Amino acid sequence: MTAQLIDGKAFAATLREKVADHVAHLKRTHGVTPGLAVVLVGDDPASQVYVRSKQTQTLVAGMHSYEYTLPSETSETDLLGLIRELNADPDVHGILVQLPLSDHIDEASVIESIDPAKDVDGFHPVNVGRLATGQTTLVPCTPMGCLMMLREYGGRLTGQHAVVIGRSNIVGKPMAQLLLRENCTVTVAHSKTVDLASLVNRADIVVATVGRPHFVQGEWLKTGATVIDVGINRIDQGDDTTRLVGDVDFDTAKDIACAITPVPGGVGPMTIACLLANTVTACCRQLTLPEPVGLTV
Ligand SMILES: NC(=O)C1=CN([C@@H]2O[C@H](COP(=O)(O)OP(=O)(O)OC[C@H]3O[C@@H](n4cnc5c(N)ncnc54)[C@H](OP(=O)(O)O)[C@@H]3O)[C@@H](O)[C@H]2O)C=CC1
Ligand SMILES: Nc1nc(=O)c2c([nH]1)NC[C@@H]1CN(c3ccc(C(=O)N[C@@H](CCC(=O)O)C(=O)O)cc3)C=[N+]21
Ligand SMILES: [Mg+2]
Repeated sequence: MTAQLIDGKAFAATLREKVADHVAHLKRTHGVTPGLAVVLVGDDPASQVYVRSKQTQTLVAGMHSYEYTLPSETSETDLLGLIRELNADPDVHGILVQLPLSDHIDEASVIESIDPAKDVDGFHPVNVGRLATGQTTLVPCTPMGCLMMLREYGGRLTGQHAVVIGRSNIVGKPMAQLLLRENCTVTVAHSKTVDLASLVNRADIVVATVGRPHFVQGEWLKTGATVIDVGINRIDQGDDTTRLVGDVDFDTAKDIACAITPVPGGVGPMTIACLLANTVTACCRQLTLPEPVGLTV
Protein backbone atom coordinates (compact mmCIF):
# COMPACT_ATOMS: atom_id res chain seq x y z
CA MET A 1 0.00 0.00 0.00
CA THR A 2 1.21 3.48 -0.76
CA ALA A 3 -0.30 6.39 1.13
CA GLN A 4 -2.05 9.31 -0.49
CA LEU A 5 0.23 12.32 -0.48
CA ILE A 6 -1.31 15.33 1.28
CA ASP A 7 -0.21 18.20 -0.93
CA GLY A 8 0.22 21.08 1.52
CA LYS A 9 1.76 23.26 -1.14
CA ALA A 10 -1.31 23.05 -3.37
CA PHE A 11 -3.69 23.30 -0.39
CA ALA A 12 -1.87 26.43 0.78
CA ALA A 13 -2.07 27.99 -2.69
CA THR A 14 -5.86 27.50 -2.64
CA LEU A 15 -6.12 29.04 0.83
CA ARG A 16 -4.00 32.03 -0.25
CA GLU A 17 -6.40 32.54 -3.19
CA LYS A 18 -9.31 32.73 -0.73
CA VAL A 19 -7.31 35.22 1.35
CA ALA A 20 -6.53 37.35 -1.70
CA ASP A 21 -10.20 37.30 -2.77
CA HIS A 22 -11.31 38.55 0.62
CA VAL A 23 -8.60 41.20 0.74
CA ALA A 24 -9.80 42.51 -2.64
CA HIS A 25 -13.38 42.49 -1.33
CA LEU A 26 -12.39 44.46 1.79
CA LYS A 27 -10.63 47.07 -0.34
CA ARG A 28 -13.54 47.37 -2.75
CA THR A 29 -16.33 47.52 -0.22
CA HIS A 30 -14.69 49.18 2.80
CA GLY A 31 -11.49 50.78 1.54
CA VAL A 32 -9.54 48.71 4.05
CA THR A 33 -6.26 46.88 3.48
CA PRO A 34 -5.26 44.33 6.13
CA GLY A 35 -1.73 44.87 7.44
CA LEU A 36 0.70 42.40 9.01
CA ALA A 37 3.75 43.46 11.02
CA VAL A 38 6.55 40.91 11.28
CA VAL A 39 9.31 41.47 13.82
CA LEU A 40 12.60 39.62 13.57
CA VAL A 41 15.31 40.07 16.19
CA GLY A 42 18.77 38.93 15.14
CA ASP A 43 20.14 37.37 11.98
CA ASP A 44 19.37 33.65 12.19
CA PRO A 45 19.43 32.54 8.53
CA ALA A 46 16.50 30.10 8.81
CA SER A 47 14.35 32.77 10.51
CA GLN A 48 15.29 35.24 7.76
CA VAL A 49 14.08 32.77 5.11
CA TYR A 50 10.70 32.27 6.85
CA VAL A 51 10.22 35.97 7.46
CA ARG A 52 11.01 36.84 3.84
CA SER A 53 8.56 34.19 2.68
CA LYS A 54 5.85 35.61 4.97
CA GLN A 55 6.43 39.13 3.65
CA THR A 56 6.34 38.14 -0.01
CA GLN A 57 3.14 36.13 0.38
CA THR A 58 1.52 38.93 2.40
CA LEU A 59 2.16 41.38 -0.45
CA VAL A 60 1.06 38.90 -3.15
CA ALA A 61 -2.26 38.51 -1.30
CA GLY A 62 -2.71 42.29 -1.60
CA MET A 63 -2.08 43.11 2.07
CA HIS A 64 0.36 45.57 3.62
CA SER A 65 3.51 44.10 5.12
CA TYR A 66 5.45 45.99 7.77
CA GLU A 67 8.85 44.55 8.42
CA TYR A 68 11.03 45.20 11.46
CA THR A 69 14.48 43.63 11.51
CA LEU A 70 16.21 44.49 14.77
CA PRO A 71 19.83 43.78 15.73
CA SER A 72 20.39 40.74 17.95
CA GLU A 73 21.50 42.97 20.84
CA THR A 74 18.10 44.77 20.91
CA SER A 75 16.94 45.12 24.52
CA GLU A 76 13.66 43.67 25.75
CA THR A 77 12.57 47.22 26.65
CA ASP A 78 13.08 48.40 23.05
CA LEU A 79 11.24 45.37 21.65
CA LEU A 80 8.33 45.97 24.04
CA GLY A 81 8.34 49.62 22.96
CA LEU A 82 7.99 48.65 19.30
CA ILE A 83 5.15 46.25 20.10
CA ARG A 84 3.37 49.02 22.03
CA GLU A 85 3.55 51.21 18.91
CA LEU A 86 2.27 48.40 16.67
CA ASN A 87 -0.59 47.68 19.11
CA ALA A 88 -1.64 51.35 18.79
CA ASP A 89 -1.24 51.55 14.98
CA PRO A 90 -4.65 51.23 13.26
CA ASP A 91 -3.00 50.15 9.97
CA VAL A 92 -1.50 47.09 11.68
CA HIS A 93 -4.06 44.30 12.16
CA GLY A 94 -1.66 41.45 12.86
CA ILE A 95 1.64 41.27 14.77
CA LEU A 96 4.07 38.36 14.60
CA VAL A 97 7.32 38.26 16.57
CA GLN A 98 9.49 35.52 15.10
CA LEU A 99 10.53 32.90 17.68
CA PRO A 100 12.82 31.81 19.20
CA LEU A 101 14.10 35.04 20.74
CA SER A 102 17.61 35.42 22.14
CA ASP A 103 18.19 34.44 25.75
CA HIS A 104 18.34 37.99 27.14
CA ILE A 105 14.70 38.52 26.07
CA ASP A 106 11.88 36.92 28.00
CA GLU A 107 9.61 35.29 25.41
CA ALA A 108 6.56 35.16 27.69
CA SER A 109 6.73 38.91 28.42
CA VAL A 110 6.98 39.71 24.72
CA ILE A 111 4.04 37.46 23.81
CA GLU A 112 1.92 38.95 26.62
CA SER A 113 2.66 42.47 25.41
CA ILE A 114 0.94 41.85 22.05
CA ASP A 115 -2.70 42.98 21.85
CA PRO A 116 -4.64 39.65 21.81
CA ALA A 117 -6.80 41.05 18.97
CA LYS A 118 -3.64 41.40 16.82
CA ASP A 119 -2.01 38.16 17.99
CA VAL A 120 -2.15 36.31 14.63
CA ASP A 121 0.14 33.56 16.03
CA GLY A 122 -2.46 32.79 18.70
CA PHE A 123 0.27 32.56 21.36
CA HIS A 124 -1.07 35.14 23.86
CA PRO A 125 -2.34 33.50 27.09
CA VAL A 126 -5.75 35.09 26.51
CA ASN A 127 -6.03 33.39 23.10
CA VAL A 128 -4.61 30.12 24.47
CA GLY A 129 -7.27 30.23 27.18
CA ARG A 130 -10.01 31.02 24.70
CA LEU A 131 -9.03 28.01 22.59
CA ALA A 132 -8.97 25.79 25.66
CA THR A 133 -12.41 26.99 26.78
CA GLY A 134 -14.03 26.77 23.35
CA GLN A 135 -14.39 30.49 22.67
CA THR A 136 -13.74 32.40 19.47
CA THR A 137 -10.04 33.14 19.18
CA LEU A 138 -7.08 33.36 16.83
CA VAL A 139 -5.79 29.81 16.38
CA PRO A 140 -2.02 29.13 16.11
CA CYS A 141 -1.11 28.83 12.43
CA THR A 142 0.71 25.49 12.33
CA PRO A 143 -1.96 23.41 14.12
CA MET A 144 -4.64 25.32 12.19
CA GLY A 145 -3.04 24.23 8.91
CA CYS A 146 -2.72 20.66 10.19
CA LEU A 147 -6.42 20.60 11.10
CA MET A 148 -7.47 21.94 7.71
CA MET A 149 -5.56 19.10 6.02
CA LEU A 150 -6.91 16.50 8.46
CA ARG A 151 -10.49 17.62 7.81
CA GLU A 152 -9.88 17.19 4.09
CA TYR A 153 -7.84 13.97 4.10
CA GLY A 154 -8.43 12.31 7.49
CA GLY A 155 -12.05 11.19 7.07
CA ARG A 156 -14.59 11.75 9.83
CA LEU A 157 -12.51 12.93 12.81
CA THR A 158 -15.07 12.20 15.54
CA GLY A 159 -13.99 9.23 17.65
CA GLN A 160 -10.59 8.82 16.04
CA HIS A 161 -7.63 8.29 18.34
CA ALA A 162 -5.08 11.04 17.72
CA VAL A 163 -1.56 10.85 19.10
CA VAL A 164 0.31 14.17 19.12
CA ILE A 165 4.04 13.63 19.63
CA GLY A 166 5.43 16.83 21.18
CA ARG A 167 3.95 19.28 23.69
CA SER A 168 5.30 22.67 22.58
CA ASN A 169 3.19 25.76 23.18
CA ILE A 170 3.35 26.65 19.49
CA VAL A 171 2.35 23.29 17.98
CA GLY A 172 1.76 20.27 20.22
CA LYS A 173 -0.53 21.74 22.88
CA PRO A 174 -2.79 23.79 20.56
CA MET A 175 -2.93 20.82 18.14
CA ALA A 176 -4.21 18.65 20.99
CA GLN A 177 -6.85 21.28 21.85
CA LEU A 178 -8.06 21.48 18.25
CA LEU A 179 -8.31 17.70 17.88
CA LEU A 180 -10.21 17.51 21.15
CA ARG A 181 -12.61 20.13 19.79
CA GLU A 182 -13.10 17.83 16.76
CA ASN A 183 -14.14 15.02 19.13
CA CYS A 184 -10.98 13.00 18.69
CA THR A 185 -9.63 11.03 21.63
CA VAL A 186 -6.30 12.74 22.13
CA THR A 187 -3.05 11.47 23.61
CA VAL A 188 -0.11 13.85 23.93
CA ALA A 189 3.31 12.17 23.98
CA HIS A 190 6.68 13.72 24.88
CA SER A 191 10.25 12.81 25.76
CA LYS A 192 9.21 11.08 29.00
CA THR A 193 6.51 8.96 27.35
CA VAL A 194 7.03 5.24 27.93
CA ASP A 195 6.83 2.87 24.95
CA LEU A 196 5.99 5.47 22.32
CA ALA A 197 6.05 2.91 19.50
CA SER A 198 3.14 0.88 20.86
CA LEU A 199 1.20 4.07 21.68
CA VAL A 200 1.64 5.29 18.12
CA ASN A 201 0.57 1.85 16.92
CA ARG A 202 -2.90 2.52 18.40
CA ALA A 203 -3.29 5.90 16.69
CA ASP A 204 -5.64 6.61 13.79
CA ILE A 205 -4.03 10.06 13.47
CA VAL A 206 -0.39 10.85 14.23
CA VAL A 207 0.91 14.41 14.42
CA ALA A 208 4.68 14.52 14.85
CA THR A 209 6.17 17.77 16.21
CA VAL A 210 9.40 16.61 17.78
CA GLY A 211 12.31 18.21 15.94
CA ARG A 212 14.19 14.94 15.31
CA PRO A 213 14.86 13.78 11.75
CA HIS A 214 13.21 10.48 10.67
CA PHE A 215 12.10 9.89 14.29
CA VAL A 216 8.73 8.17 13.74
CA GLN A 217 9.25 4.78 12.11
CA GLY A 218 6.85 3.31 9.58
CA GLU A 219 6.66 0.08 11.58
CA TRP A 220 5.28 1.99 14.60
CA LEU A 221 2.20 3.00 12.62
CA LYS A 222 -1.18 1.32 12.51
CA THR A 223 -2.08 0.35 8.96
CA GLY A 224 -4.19 3.10 7.42
CA ALA A 225 -3.20 5.87 9.85
CA THR A 226 -3.21 9.52 8.76
CA VAL A 227 0.20 11.07 9.38
CA ILE A 228 0.97 14.79 9.72
CA ASP A 229 4.66 15.61 9.83
CA VAL A 230 5.37 19.04 11.34
CA GLY A 231 9.13 18.60 11.65
CA ILE A 232 11.55 20.80 9.74
CA ASN A 233 15.05 19.37 10.07
CA ARG A 234 17.97 20.45 7.94
CA ILE A 235 20.32 17.54 7.26
CA ASP A 236 23.92 18.03 6.15
CA GLN A 237 24.51 16.04 3.00
CA GLY A 238 28.29 16.05 3.52
CA ASP A 239 28.85 17.99 0.29
CA ASP A 240 28.09 21.53 1.52
CA THR A 241 24.41 21.14 0.66
CA THR A 242 21.55 20.50 3.07
CA ARG A 243 18.30 18.61 2.70
CA LEU A 244 15.03 19.28 4.53
CA VAL A 245 13.44 16.28 6.25
CA GLY A 246 10.55 15.82 8.64
CA ASP A 247 10.14 14.02 11.97
CA VAL A 248 8.65 10.98 10.23
CA ASP A 249 10.68 8.40 8.33
CA PHE A 250 8.71 9.05 5.16
CA ASP A 251 10.05 6.13 3.11
CA THR A 252 8.89 3.48 5.60
CA ALA A 253 5.76 5.38 6.70
CA LYS A 254 4.31 5.84 3.22
CA ASP A 255 3.81 2.07 2.85
CA ILE A 256 1.73 1.80 6.06
CA ALA A 257 -0.15 5.10 6.28
CA CYS A 258 -3.33 5.94 4.42
CA ALA A 259 -2.38 9.59 3.91
CA ILE A 260 0.79 11.49 4.79
CA THR A 261 2.22 15.01 4.49
CA PRO A 262 5.63 15.39 2.81
CA VAL A 263 8.47 17.64 4.04
CA PRO A 264 8.98 20.04 2.38
CA GLY A 265 5.62 20.85 0.81
CA GLY A 266 3.34 19.75 3.66
CA VAL A 267 2.69 21.62 6.90
CA GLY A 268 5.19 24.47 6.25
CA PRO A 269 3.35 26.18 3.38
CA MET A 270 0.03 25.77 5.23
CA THR A 271 1.47 27.57 8.27
CA ILE A 272 2.20 30.70 6.26
CA ALA A 273 -1.14 30.58 4.43
CA CYS A 274 -2.91 30.36 7.82
CA LEU A 275 -0.94 33.37 9.04
CA LEU A 276 -2.35 35.40 6.13
CA ALA A 277 -5.84 34.04 6.85
CA ASN A 278 -5.55 35.02 10.53
CA THR A 279 -4.49 38.53 9.54
CA VAL A 280 -7.65 38.97 7.46
CA THR A 281 -9.78 37.52 10.26
CA ALA A 282 -8.14 39.81 12.83
CA CYS A 283 -8.69 42.82 10.56
CA CYS A 284 -12.40 42.05 10.12
CA ARG A 285 -12.91 41.58 13.87
CA GLN A 286 -11.09 44.81 14.74
CA LEU A 287 -13.28 46.76 12.32
CA THR A 288 -16.41 44.75 13.21
CA LEU A 289 -16.87 43.71 9.60
CA PRO A 290 -18.46 40.37 8.67
CA GLU A 291 -16.05 37.46 9.08
CA PRO A 292 -14.80 35.80 5.91
CA VAL A 293 -15.93 32.20 5.37
CA GLY A 294 -13.29 29.46 5.02
CA LEU A 295 -10.39 31.34 6.58
CA THR A 296 -10.78 29.93 10.08
CA VAL A 297 -11.09 26.48 11.66
N1 LIG B 1 6.16 23.32 9.60
C1 LIG B 1 5.96 24.33 10.45
O1 LIG B 1 5.22 25.24 10.14
C2 LIG B 1 6.62 24.32 11.78
C3 LIG B 1 7.59 23.39 12.02
N2 LIG B 1 8.18 23.30 13.24
C4 LIG B 1 9.15 22.22 13.42
O2 LIG B 1 8.53 21.19 14.18
C5 LIG B 1 9.47 20.56 15.03
C6 LIG B 1 8.99 20.66 16.48
O3 LIG B 1 8.88 22.00 16.85
P1 LIG B 1 8.23 22.45 18.24
O4 LIG B 1 6.89 21.86 18.37
O5 LIG B 1 8.44 23.89 18.36
O6 LIG B 1 9.18 21.61 19.21
P2 LIG B 1 9.96 21.84 20.57
O7 LIG B 1 11.41 21.63 20.27
O8 LIG B 1 9.52 23.02 21.31
O9 LIG B 1 9.42 20.55 21.35
C7 LIG B 1 9.71 19.25 20.94
C8 LIG B 1 8.81 18.30 21.63
O10 LIG B 1 9.18 16.97 21.25
C9 LIG B 1 9.32 16.19 22.42
N3 LIG B 1 10.34 15.17 22.24
C10 LIG B 1 11.68 15.35 22.11
N4 LIG B 1 12.30 14.17 22.02
C11 LIG B 1 11.35 13.22 22.10
C12 LIG B 1 11.37 11.80 22.11
N5 LIG B 1 12.50 11.12 22.00
N6 LIG B 1 10.20 11.15 22.23
C13 LIG B 1 9.04 11.82 22.33
N7 LIG B 1 8.96 13.17 22.35
C14 LIG B 1 10.10 13.85 22.24
C15 LIG B 1 9.71 17.15 23.52
O11 LIG B 1 9.38 16.59 24.78
P3 LIG B 1 9.63 17.38 26.17
O12 LIG B 1 8.52 18.37 26.26
O13 LIG B 1 9.52 16.30 27.20
O14 LIG B 1 10.96 17.99 26.06
C16 LIG B 1 8.90 18.38 23.15
O15 LIG B 1 7.61 18.33 23.71
C17 LIG B 1 10.80 21.24 14.75
O16 LIG B 1 11.46 20.49 13.73
C18 LIG B 1 10.38 22.59 14.20
O17 LIG B 1 11.37 23.14 13.34
C19 LIG B 1 7.79 24.12 14.29
C20 LIG B 1 6.83 25.08 14.09
C21 LIG B 1 6.20 25.28 12.81
N1 LIG C 1 6.22 33.57 15.93
C1 LIG C 1 6.46 32.51 15.18
N2 LIG C 1 5.47 31.97 14.44
C2 LIG C 1 5.70 30.88 13.65
O1 LIG C 1 4.78 30.38 12.99
C3 LIG C 1 7.02 30.32 13.62
C4 LIG C 1 8.01 30.93 14.41
N3 LIG C 1 7.70 32.00 15.18
N4 LIG C 1 9.26 30.42 14.42
C5 LIG C 1 9.66 29.32 13.56
C6 LIG C 1 8.50 28.40 13.25
C7 LIG C 1 8.74 27.56 12.01
N5 LIG C 1 7.75 28.00 11.05
C8 LIG C 1 7.73 27.59 9.72
C9 LIG C 1 6.95 28.22 8.77
C10 LIG C 1 7.00 27.85 7.43
C11 LIG C 1 7.81 26.83 7.01
C12 LIG C 1 7.89 26.49 5.55
O2 LIG C 1 7.35 27.19 4.72
N6 LIG C 1 8.54 25.39 5.18
C13 LIG C 1 8.71 24.96 3.79
C14 LIG C 1 10.17 24.86 3.42
C15 LIG C 1 10.96 26.11 3.65
C16 LIG C 1 12.45 25.87 3.45
O3 LIG C 1 12.85 25.39 2.38
O4 LIG C 1 13.21 26.13 4.40
C17 LIG C 1 8.10 23.57 3.61
O5 LIG C 1 7.99 22.85 4.62
O6 LIG C 1 7.78 23.22 2.48
C18 LIG C 1 8.58 26.16 7.94
C19 LIG C 1 8.51 26.52 9.28
C20 LIG C 1 6.99 28.97 11.60
N7 LIG C 1 7.34 29.22 12.84
MG1 LIG D 1 14.57 33.66 25.01
